[in-house]
Amino acid sequence: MSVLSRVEAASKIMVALDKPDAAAALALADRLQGSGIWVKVGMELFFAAGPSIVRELKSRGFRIFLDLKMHDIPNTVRGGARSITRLGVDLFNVHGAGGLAMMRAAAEGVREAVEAGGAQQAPIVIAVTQLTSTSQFVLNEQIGIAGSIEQAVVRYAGLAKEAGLQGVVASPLEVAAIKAACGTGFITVTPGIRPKGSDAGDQTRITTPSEAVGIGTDYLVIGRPITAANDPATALDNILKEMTE
Ligand SMILES: O=C(O)c1cc(=O)[nH]c(=O)n1[C@@H]1O[C@H](COP(=O)(O)O)[C@@H](O)[C@H]1O
Repeated sequence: MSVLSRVEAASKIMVALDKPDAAAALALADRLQGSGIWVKVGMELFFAAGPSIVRELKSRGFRIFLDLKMHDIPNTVRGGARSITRLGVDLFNVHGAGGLAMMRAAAEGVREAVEAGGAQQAPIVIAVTQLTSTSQFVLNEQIGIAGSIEQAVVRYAGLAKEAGLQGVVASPLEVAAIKAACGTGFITVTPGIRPKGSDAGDQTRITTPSEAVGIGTDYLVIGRPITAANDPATALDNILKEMTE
């Protein structure tokens, strides 16, 4: 495997701006600006700051993953996808657990918004498989799905592909199986990234940044190891160094 350049490594990182308001998120983003990373806007920030946070981050040059994990009946998700597409994000997710019709509706919503002329670009749409906080025990004994985590993830990935979505969210530990089942071009976006020595917190299926790169994931979603650090820019820098070694 060829060694990544710093620019290539940065373009694979999506920093989760899990902050309570726009001011806190923008202060953090400003410390990371110019590095070439993506940012992820999730529920905490979007529910507090609303669509304007997307425009603020876009105007600062960031590519944006809007993580609202839509999971509803197909008609509702189609409408949600239309609205998200008009916001101008680069990538968003829906929940794979909504099934084939729901995921197809998300893809249709994107097409409808683009065809109606209300959007500059079609965002990439991906499906959440099994959350990276979910363990084998939780899958089998609480949720009640039999089989391995990997089997459950690959099943969602296959459905997402069939629905016309471009990729999935999963842990780096399942990337090889996803690529084997859905092709190398099928995008893997992987949270559950923990540099050596950092706290796993609520994540159960984790790897280090360099392990994730070695496995061949496309994007590394990283929150607290950067955002909760005393110096987020240095924390990002250390991760980039690890990824390019
Ligand atoms: O869709 C996601 O982004 C997501 C899916 C998943 O399975 N696990 C997961 O952690 N995430 C998100 O990825 C980020 C991980 O953050 P940290 O655990 O702080 O690195 C959070 O914003 C989560 O909402």
